[in-house]
Amino acid sequence: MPAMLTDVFRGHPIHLPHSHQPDFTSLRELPDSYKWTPKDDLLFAAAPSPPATGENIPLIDLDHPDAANQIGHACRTWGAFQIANHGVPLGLLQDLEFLTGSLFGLPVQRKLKAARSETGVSGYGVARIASFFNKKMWSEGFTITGSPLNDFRKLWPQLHLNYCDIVEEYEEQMKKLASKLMWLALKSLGVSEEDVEWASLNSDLNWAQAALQLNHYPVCPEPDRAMGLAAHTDSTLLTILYQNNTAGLQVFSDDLGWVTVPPVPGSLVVNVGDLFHILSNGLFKSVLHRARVNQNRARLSVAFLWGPQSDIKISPVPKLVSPVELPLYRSVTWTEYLRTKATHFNKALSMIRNHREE
Ligand SMILES: C=C1C[C@]23C[C@H]1CC[C@H]2[C@@]12CCC[C@@](C)(C(=O)O1)[C@H]2[C@@H]3C(=O)O
Ligand SMILES: O=C(O)CCC(=O)C(=O)O
Ligand SMILES: [Fe+2]
Repeated sequence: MPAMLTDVFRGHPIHLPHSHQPDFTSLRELPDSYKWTPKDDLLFAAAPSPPATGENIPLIDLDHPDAANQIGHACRTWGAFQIANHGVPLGLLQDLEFLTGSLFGLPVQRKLKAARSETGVSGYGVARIASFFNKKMWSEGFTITGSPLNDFRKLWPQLHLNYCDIVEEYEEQMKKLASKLMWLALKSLGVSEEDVEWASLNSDLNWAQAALQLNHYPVCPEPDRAMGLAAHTDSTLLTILYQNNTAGLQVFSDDLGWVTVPPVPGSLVVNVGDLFHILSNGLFKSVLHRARVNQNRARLSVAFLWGPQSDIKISPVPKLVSPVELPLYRSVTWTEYLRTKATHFNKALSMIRNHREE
């Protein structure tokens, strides 16, 4: 049995100086500890100049005959795209949004009954990356990996089984969708199943594992100075994000700066994570993204963070490596990578990079 995601931070506890959430709804002014400046995050104010060119990540119809090439192109340029006709039932997305709203709507005391422990992955708390920043983020999160049963029972003594069913059904759908997307992207590079045997499409998909990250960004008195979720890349192969009908997600483009991804009802946002960047020998871009907040509407999002089981070594596909050069990265398992990220955050990728011998 390979180590599971549940155990990944066992030897890497985080001590968040302020892990207890304030009651956001009672704050009429933004406390100083929530006021971000470019000093707190180098790219905080990186806005496009001139602003608003209208360029954005593509919306790709998965039923389109050219979907594979469109996905490949989006992975190489933006590292993100939205998808329509993804096959996930609308009713399930609505149930998931209802669950998320209901969870964060619980009294703080109840949510804290399912608080994430310092060495754990699952449960209620601030995002793990919070420990790398001096300022607090205007959000609360709930992470699920493995069965949510124990945590959900604490949150909803009566209704937990219904909510478990929604999570299980959603994860089932996401698992299939994620592997389909990965293969569409790889095929656009001429990579076939013999080249990446561990990810064979014919398997039961049990070579993969995942976490669900539920996020809540309450309305904020001073949104321009606050940060919902600070800029980061995901450690995943792929992440599939559901956002409610409220803007806030931004992706970083070297040319344009921060670009807001508009919510498109019924669609899902997909982004390339660090492991897919490694697997593609740097061809696919692990996109820097963040979440901003606003003054009028609470925002909800659910990220499906998807990667391989912990006994699988990820390394650049040999076909994508030039015969006269080293692969761009050494091989790593997801567990090793998550631990590197837990210590070195945005330096993690460069730490596993192969450097050419002079
Ligand atoms: C499987 C994962 C992936 C994690 C760690 C672990 C569980 C929670 C994920 C997130 C979710 C929020 C952003 C992020 C950056 C964070 O702080 O926690 C993610 C992180 C990663 O992608 O590195
Ligand atoms: O809320 C969002 O739009 C982004 C969430 C995210 O990046 C994450 O959970 O990893
Ligand atoms: Fe993310």
